[in-house]
Amino acid sequence: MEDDACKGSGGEGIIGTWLRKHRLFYLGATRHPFILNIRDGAVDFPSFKRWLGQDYIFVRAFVPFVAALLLKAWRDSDDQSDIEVILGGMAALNDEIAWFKKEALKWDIQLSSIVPQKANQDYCRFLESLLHPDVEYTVAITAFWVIEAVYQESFAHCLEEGSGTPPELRDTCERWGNDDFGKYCCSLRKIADRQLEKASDDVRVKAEGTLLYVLEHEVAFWNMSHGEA
Ligand SMILES: Cc1ncc(CN)c(N)n1
Repeated sequence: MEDDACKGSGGEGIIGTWLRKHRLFYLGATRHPFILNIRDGAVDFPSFKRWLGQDYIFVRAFVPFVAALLLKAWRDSDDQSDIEVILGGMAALNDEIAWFKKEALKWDIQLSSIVPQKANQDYCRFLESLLHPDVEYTVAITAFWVIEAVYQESFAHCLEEGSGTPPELRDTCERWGNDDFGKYCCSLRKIADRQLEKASDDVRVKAEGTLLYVLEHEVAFWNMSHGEA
């Protein structure tokens, strides 16, 4: 991509090639109307609250995925530092859960009464399918990177100069759009690229397919905000 945030952290890599090849899909997830509306100050607050409640459920389901990824890294990675990067991601999820609880109070949302919508259930089921020990570390780390990167790129867009993000939503945008989260996403991408370089063609094809599935699920997830389940 022209404005590749991870440039300088080592070549275009396989992921860079895929991002160019699937640019429109990637933009569909990172420049979704929900995000553009936040950035333009045009978001309606019921949509935002719908997204917030559904994302809390998603993040809870994301924890076992990351736990399984840790096991895969421990089993299959030849670089010990992968574990530390993924553990950092787990710690960020712990903070995220606490943050959702705080935000729910602020927006008067009863988290215990949120019913997961179909797109959320489908996405969580997809995550669950990646827990299986037969799913390769390379495929799972590629999924992890893109799941995190979509939020990072989306919310960072709402913080760029000239954006009209409402002050009440800046905290949300900063949660995922901040520079440290950006650096963490670049570390994940580097790991995924390293794994992909040495993977068989078969595993690479699976990882590319997984990346596209994640993008589809992310778009469906944003769509829930305007009531399309
Ligand atoms: C749907 C979704 N995708 C990604 C993230 C970032 N952890 C999230 N909270 N929710």
